[in-house]
Amino acid sequence: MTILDQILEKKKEEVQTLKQIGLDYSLNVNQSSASLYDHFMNNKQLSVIAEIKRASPSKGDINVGMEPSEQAKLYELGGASAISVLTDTPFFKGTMNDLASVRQAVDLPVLNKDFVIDEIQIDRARQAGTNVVLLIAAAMDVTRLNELYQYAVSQGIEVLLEVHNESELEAAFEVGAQIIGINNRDLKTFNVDLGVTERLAERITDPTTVVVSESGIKSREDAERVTQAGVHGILVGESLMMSGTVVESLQELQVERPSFTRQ
Ligand SMILES: O=P(O)(O)OC[C@@H](O)[C@@H](O)c1c[nH]c2ccccc12
Repeated sequence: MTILDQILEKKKEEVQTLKQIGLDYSLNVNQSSASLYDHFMNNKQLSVIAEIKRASPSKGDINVGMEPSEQAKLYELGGASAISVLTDTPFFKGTMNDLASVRQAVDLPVLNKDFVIDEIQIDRARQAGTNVVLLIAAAMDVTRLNELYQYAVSQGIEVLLEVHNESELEAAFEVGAQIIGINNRDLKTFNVDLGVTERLAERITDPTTVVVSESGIKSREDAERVTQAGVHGILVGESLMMSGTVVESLQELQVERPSFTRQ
């Protein structure tokens, strides 16, 4: 069993429990109305989604004790365009409370980073103040992907649709994803290769699609490399969580984009 399979197995149990508990997630919350899509499309610089990531299955503990609201304020100060919060507990040591406290601390769009396989997770995320959810093409077939995508949009939530290879990218096209994340990390092997962004970004020719390069970006050189591939933004976790100078590290990543729109 790959690590992704193990995570998804656990996620099914979590969803069962959520349904059994039967909380009402229909209440409206104070959400930021900022659109990630609009901001990324119009930003002259590379947009950075800075991630709150306490631990991961590939790295173990990264920064378990940090205070998410404090980290989020540093991210905002450093010019982050959005904040991603990992809320999976068994494998990443995050919680939905982490997301709620980030929501309270900053005005930026908040992305819920989790393994979404059911509508109830979108309802719960929305109530905690999420603006954007992650949907992972590798986690389900295209029919289910489309259902969850449409459901999120119907709830006023934007979707970052994550792909790692050509067939997953085809699925993203089929769904009509407006924001595509190219994960440089293979969730089955943990292998990281920025070449994945170069290979797949080339195939995204629609100038109205926002493209984000995810994982393994640690330096200004890395940011420049994926910017050359034509992406609008990057998603960075580990290197910011481990940095002693978060604001400066974040500023370094915001390189100029070669042209304002993707060619
Ligand atoms: O810590 P990194 O290498 O900067 O990566 C951040 C982010 O891309 C990564 O956490 C991630 C990308 N896709 C995911 C899916 C699930 C969990 C985590 C992820």
